[in-house]
Amino acid sequence: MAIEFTKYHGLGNDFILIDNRSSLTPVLTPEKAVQWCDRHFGIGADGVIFALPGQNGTDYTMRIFNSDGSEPEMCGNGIRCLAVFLTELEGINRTKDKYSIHTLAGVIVPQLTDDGQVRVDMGEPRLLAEEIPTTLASSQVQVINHPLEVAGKTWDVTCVSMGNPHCITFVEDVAAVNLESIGPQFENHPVFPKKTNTEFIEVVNRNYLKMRVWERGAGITLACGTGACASLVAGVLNDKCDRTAMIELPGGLLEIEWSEIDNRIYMTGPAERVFTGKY
Ligand SMILES: N[C@@H](CCC[C@H](N)C(=O)O)C(=O)O
Repeated sequence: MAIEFTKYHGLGNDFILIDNRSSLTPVLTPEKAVQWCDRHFGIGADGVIFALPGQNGTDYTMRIFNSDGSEPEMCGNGIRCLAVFLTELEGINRTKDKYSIHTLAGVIVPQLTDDGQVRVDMGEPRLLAEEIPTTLASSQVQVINHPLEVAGKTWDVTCVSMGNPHCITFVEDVAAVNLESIGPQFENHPVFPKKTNTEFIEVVNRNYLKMRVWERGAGITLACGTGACASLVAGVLNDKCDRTAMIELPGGLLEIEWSEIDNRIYMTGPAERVFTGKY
């Protein structure tokens, strides 16, 4: 049976979106998602996102499979794409431009803005070692600027969970990082029992960071929304940046704010439809 899909991207982090509003079970298995994401033998994407019915009073549920078939808790660029997808699905009967979305990381709230971007309330960052999770420190302790041996080198890392795990390290020159070789060694390091996403950050100034990412389950991507949020938090915790900053990714710019008022992270960025099809 052919399944309809729409391809979206958020700063080049690209996803296949599926209208799954009639059931809480995704219409694709993780194995099928791997085939669909294959850039040579499939449609090609960093992941597949399902728009499912809401749960516990939310408007919708988001589930996502990474391109390797694993299921992450959250996806920042993906939830912006989902918000635009839902708006297009609801069409002229649309009554909302703000959605409450049930995810494995809790309830996330994206809102379409007047200039065509999406602003997302990403919730509060989680900082305790057991919340990441990592064994780098004892469970109730934060991991800030902590040494970690990877690929024969000691990196100073800060760990932040945005519902999904992130390991952030600050470098002099982000372009010089050999992501392809170092990324998988962070991802699969035994101190991260659920593996990790890894962000390499160059500080340009207190309101502008450059980032490259190796994503758990997807490898090198052009952008990572949760990673940009986690990196801003790591920058604040290490006194390298202010609580609002632009994050430059290979695919473009995200604005991230860590609110002093409610401790929540707000991410603003674009989401673009690329094409629709049946597969
Ligand atoms: N690209 C995403 C993150 C997707 C999930 C990630 N690969 C994981 O396994 O945690 C984003 O924009 O946040």
